[in-house]
Amino acid sequence: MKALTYGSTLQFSTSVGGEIGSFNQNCKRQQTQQHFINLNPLKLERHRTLNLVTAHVSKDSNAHDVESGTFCDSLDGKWLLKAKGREVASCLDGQCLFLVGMMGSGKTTVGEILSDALDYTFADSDKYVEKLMGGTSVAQIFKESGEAYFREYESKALQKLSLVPQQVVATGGGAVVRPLNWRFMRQGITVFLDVPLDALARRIAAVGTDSRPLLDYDSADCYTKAFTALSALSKERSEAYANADATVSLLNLAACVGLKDVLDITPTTIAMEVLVQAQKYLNSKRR
Ligand SMILES: Nc1ncnc2c1ncn2[C@@H]1O[C@H](COP(=O)(O)OP(=O)(O)O)[C@@H](O)[C@H]1O
Ligand SMILES: O=C(O)C1=C[C@@H](OP(=O)(O)O)[C@@H](O)[C@H](O)C1
Repeated sequence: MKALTYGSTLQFSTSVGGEIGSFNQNCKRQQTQQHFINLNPLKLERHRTLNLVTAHVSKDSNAHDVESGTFCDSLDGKWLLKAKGREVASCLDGQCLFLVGMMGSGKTTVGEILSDALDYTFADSDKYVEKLMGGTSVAQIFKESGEAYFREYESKALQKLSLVPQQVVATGGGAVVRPLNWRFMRQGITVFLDVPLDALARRIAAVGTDSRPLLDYDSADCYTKAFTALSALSKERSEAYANADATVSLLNLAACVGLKDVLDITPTTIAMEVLVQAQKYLNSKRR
């Protein structure tokens, strides 16, 4: 049997029903290559005791799943995310959580999971713009009216969305460049999903560029074109992304869970890290 020792770095501390449990993930692989998930028995609501002492991982097949963070997608992992969500929601006190980051960084995918964990509603600012425009797609707005026109509507959307409490908002990748948008996003807290360009280009090449007009190419080599365009945009925007209250670096997270490829990190693991970083920020503000 293999076991994974969790000791520090990713700290999922949960406070449920007045009891404190902690889930500590030690990213340092043991020399012995022994893996062991060691979770304190957690007292749950309704006096149910969840004994998360060990997750049995078979020697060959499942060890990779645990290391890759698939653990977070297990039943226990989902429970921990929900518990962490409740804890962070109480610190947020109704404030919205705005996800910022480049196209394809996972704002929508991770945002939906976060809204469930926090018991918040989910809003996608691109979808809101499309609604304001009577159902015209973002790609169509760019084509017919140009980027500047889209940016006006994006600001209107963020303004409206910032007025509604308890929302996770996936912003468009370019929302950070307008100082006005920060005024709206500062009504809540902002988390930057920092994903390496190569990974973004691979994701976008996999799904195509139809819905992303700034990257829309006919070329067969979608990866190279996307990578080039994303590099230029990222240079222009890196300072603006750095304004976010908290950052989730997928490179750091991959190193932490022992993965070579950031694309192997599951959205649930990323969502957990968003909550951890958001809570760190909220705690630092309190001091
Ligand atoms: N952690 C992840 N693992 C696997 N696929 C992902 C992950 N995050 C996002 N994706 C995929 O990448 C693409 C872009 O993600 P999306 O959430 O739409 O990004 P954004 O909203 O930032 O543009 C989608 O096809 C999505 O399914
Ligand atoms: O980076 C950008 O400038 C854009 C990102 C898109 O949103 P996603 O980040 O959700 O793809 C969308 O708002 C529009 O195509 C412009």
